[in-house]
Amino acid sequence: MEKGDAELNAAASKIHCENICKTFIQKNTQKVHVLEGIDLDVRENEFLVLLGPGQSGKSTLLRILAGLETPSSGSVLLNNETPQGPGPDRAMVFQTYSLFPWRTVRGNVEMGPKFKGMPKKERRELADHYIKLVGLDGFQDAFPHQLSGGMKQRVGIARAYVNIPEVLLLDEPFGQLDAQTRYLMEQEVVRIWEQDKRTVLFVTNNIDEAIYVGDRIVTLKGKLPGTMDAVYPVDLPRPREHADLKFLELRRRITDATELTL
Ligand SMILES: Nc1ncnc2c1ncn2[C@@H]1O[C@H](COP(=O)(O)OP(=O)(O)OP(=O)(O)O)[C@@H](O)[C@H]1O
Repeated sequence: MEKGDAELNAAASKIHCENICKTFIQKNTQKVHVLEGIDLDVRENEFLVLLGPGQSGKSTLLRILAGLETPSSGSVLLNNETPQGPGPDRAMVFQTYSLFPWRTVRGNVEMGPKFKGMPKKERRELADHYIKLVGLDGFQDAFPHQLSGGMKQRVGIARAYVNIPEVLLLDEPFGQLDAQTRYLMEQEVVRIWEQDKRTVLFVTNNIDEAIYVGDRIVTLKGKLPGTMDAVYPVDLPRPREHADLKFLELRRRITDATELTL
């Protein structure tokens, strides 16, 4: 394994995962062993990519970090403490957008602050700030069915940001987009993060996407149970160029070391 992060330890990490294993029980009897021995440290405001093939447990790991699942064994620390279930300190963005179709863009984005009891004027200002940050100024009153896939995912990102989470968990957020829009959104997610830095965990099965967005890439091995394979620091200036020689070199190294081809 290529470490590259030996200096990291629990105390210095924003997120620290130690020996996480996860087994689901299906149909009351059948055990599905999904994750095995995951050790992971994420630095504050780092953009970390979890890269792996389908069925390597990536989403399950993200859901454990979100507090939506509990590990069967092992531990997760956030700021050196064990988080108790989901919390506003972590926000998730899903591949399937998960917007409320009967609410406008603004209505979707201001849901979180509304639940927290934030007064209307304040939450509207906050929502509009993040709608603008994600490039949707002017679309505040549009409904999800009036938006393209990329625009819907911009709403998803604004909706996550508006709760001012410390950690953003993005689960294959661009998996449903066409290649052109996906490329544009990769640029956008980096631009947004550079303007308002958070600790990001970004799940993908796409090597180019991983290299384009990540500060570091952690590869997971499938098939189940998913295990950690290697860590690749991405030492390339931003904005990155897909045709850059170093980009291509890293791409080749990851392609050679994994079963991923794209
Ligand atoms: N709640 C659950 N109950 C039972 N089994 C589950 C549950 N969640 C996940 N699994 C099992 O874990 C497997 C791996 O799921 P996961 O979505 O974490 O992998 P993944 O690497 O994100 O895959 P993909 O890229 O295909 O989405 C699933 O195929 C399923 O068998």
